[in-house]
Amino acid sequence: MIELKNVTKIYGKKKNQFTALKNVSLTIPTGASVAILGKSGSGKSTLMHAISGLDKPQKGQVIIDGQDILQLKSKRVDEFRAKKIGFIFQSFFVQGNESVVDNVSLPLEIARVPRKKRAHKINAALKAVDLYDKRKNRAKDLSGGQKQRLAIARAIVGDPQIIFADEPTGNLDSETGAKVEELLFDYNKQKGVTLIVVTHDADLAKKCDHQIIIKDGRVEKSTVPGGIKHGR
Ligand SMILES: Nc1ncnc2c1ncn2[C@@H]1O[C@H](COP(=O)(O)OP(=O)(O)OP(=O)(O)O)[C@@H](O)[C@H]1O
Repeated sequence: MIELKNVTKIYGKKKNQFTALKNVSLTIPTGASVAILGKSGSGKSTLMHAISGLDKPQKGQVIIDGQDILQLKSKRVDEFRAKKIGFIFQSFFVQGNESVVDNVSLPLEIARVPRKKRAHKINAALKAVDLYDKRKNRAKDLSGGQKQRLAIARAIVGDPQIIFADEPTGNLDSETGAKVEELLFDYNKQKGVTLIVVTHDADLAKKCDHQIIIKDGRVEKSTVPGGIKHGR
């Protein structure tokens, strides 16, 4: 389970301060698929960064499997992220000049998986997204949909417990988008991996078990039973 308790994130200093998350408390059940919705600037990315330990809120708790990750030293947070979380972020995108295999290998190197164990995991991830035939290609020579599938392979290669996907179908045509969605939901259901999707796409959001709507740095609505606990 992922639990946020009274999380407040402030950007900037003094006069330029901006509170992007205001006392946010929410719950995400293990193995659920959850859509995070909200207008541009509402705080969705800030929330994802807080949950994944990419950024440190000034206040509150981010409890994952019973551990408050805000209490961990930054090296431990990096390890935790490398082992437990897979990212499909536009900004985290592939190294174009490197091969498909090398791109998928990267998270395993960060998680210090021994070289001998990597090949098997990489091949399995590439087969899962149907990119095994392209494994020697340079990443930049793939089509848009193939790049997105490569991003999924990279996100799942380390057997994460949680997958974050930021607009995973944003730049894809509807047919390719549908395939990418299917891959993500299959993985969520088959492996019991928690899937957290940030999206503006109402249809994609509806396919998730739960929806959490963020407005002006607060949780406006959550369909997780008992999912909003109003902090004082
Ligand atoms: N490094 C920063 N310094 C100052 N303000 C920031 C910083 N990062 C984000 N913000 C502000 O925090 C608010 C929330 O930003 P965030 O990126 O979380 O929104 P979002 O909901 O993900 O938006 P979008 O859908 O456009 O990606 C915005 O008003 C933004 O301007």
